[in-house]
Amino acid sequence: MSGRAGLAEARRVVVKVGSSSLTGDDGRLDQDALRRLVQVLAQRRAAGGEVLLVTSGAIAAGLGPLGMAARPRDLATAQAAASVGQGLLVARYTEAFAEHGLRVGQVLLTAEDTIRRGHYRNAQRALETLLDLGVVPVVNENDTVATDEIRFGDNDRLAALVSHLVRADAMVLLTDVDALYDGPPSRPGARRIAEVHGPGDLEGISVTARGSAVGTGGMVTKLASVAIATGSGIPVVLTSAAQAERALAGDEVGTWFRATGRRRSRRMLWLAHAARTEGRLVLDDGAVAAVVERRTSLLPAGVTGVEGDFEAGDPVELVSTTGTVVARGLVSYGSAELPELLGSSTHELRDRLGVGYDREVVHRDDLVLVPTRR
Ligand SMILES: Nc1ncnc2c1ncn2[C@@H]1O[C@H](COP(=O)(O)OP(=O)(O)O)[C@@H](O)[C@H]1O
Ligand SMILES: N[C@@H](CCC(=O)OP(=O)(O)O)C(=O)O
Repeated sequence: MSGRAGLAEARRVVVKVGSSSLTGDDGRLDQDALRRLVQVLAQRRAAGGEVLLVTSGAIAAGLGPLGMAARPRDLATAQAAASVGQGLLVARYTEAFAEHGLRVGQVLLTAEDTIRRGHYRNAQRALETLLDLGVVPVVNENDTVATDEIRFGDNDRLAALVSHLVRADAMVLLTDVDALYDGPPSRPGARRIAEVHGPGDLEGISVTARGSAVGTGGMVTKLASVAIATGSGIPVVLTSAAQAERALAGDEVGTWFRATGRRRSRRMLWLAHAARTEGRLVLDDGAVAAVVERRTSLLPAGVTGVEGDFEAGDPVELVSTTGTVVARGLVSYGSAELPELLGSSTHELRDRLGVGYDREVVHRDDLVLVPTRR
């Protein structure tokens, strides 16, 4: 899709709505807000478009029935609230979509379900089948089984992974602010950013991870989500739920993020955004330059330190001596055998340890760069 006007005709759109857009001042689910959103999505369906909804709000929906005044801070109680609230949330969507003659199908996913081999095909098939049957998939993170390590906690990045999984033509992120601003919108003089052409346009923009009282991750997780989607060829509109209709029509509302990359392989996407890496390799400055600027493989000579406990094939972070993460990669050696290889050239290693020890620590095909925001 070249420009935002194309959104009006986009065949398949993933719409993500945050807790902040679905709750009232008391932090509880706002049924009218939910129905207004459903009306917009139903219109889209009536016009022939496919819609997948990624919705937060399970925790918020669980607060009332459990007599809780605010979002719980500890994971177990938040999971319990989500468990109680998810059923209610989907019941509300079922009712609201039924008013427009539409059915919904609940899909609970962890991030890993969308990218890990053996999992993602199931998720893909289930979502495609729902769409074929004319059902609106209503997706949320599977809060009760998502453990701390693999859990996103916000739905922003999950929405981007779902967009990739179903090859969406565009993603719409709906929140409680009408756009990305050049600083926190509460700051006087903060200006709306209408369009972002690539990561360079985000330099100097100040975003906070503090969300609203009910949301998680603030603008930080939204920009991470935008990076996943745009970097794999999917443009994004970020705006408020109140502007959903205009956003879907391709009007000049919110912030339009152009697609910057082409569709990536699932493996590379997993590597770039895997919720968990098993360790870290510390690179000297020469190795950072080789990997980042010349896009070469990482050789043992450029590694100065090994942290963590990992096996050959595991995802690890590549960090500079100052601790900045510059890339992620699948490592070819386990953490037990790496230390004795460090600092040596591949020739020396072959002479000393034999053929097979002259390979890269991380092959360039198994590397993804992590953009560093300066
Ligand atoms: N530069 C920025 N531009 C816009 N909003 C920002 C920015 N920095 C932080 N925010 C905050 O991000 C919040 C949205 O995040 P969050 O509460 O997690 O939403 P949701 O529940 O929709 O996922 C907004 O309320 C806003 O205050
Ligand atoms: N899965 C959780 C999402 C938590 C959350 O706050 O997400 P978001 O509002 O998108 O930042 C829920 O449904 O409550």
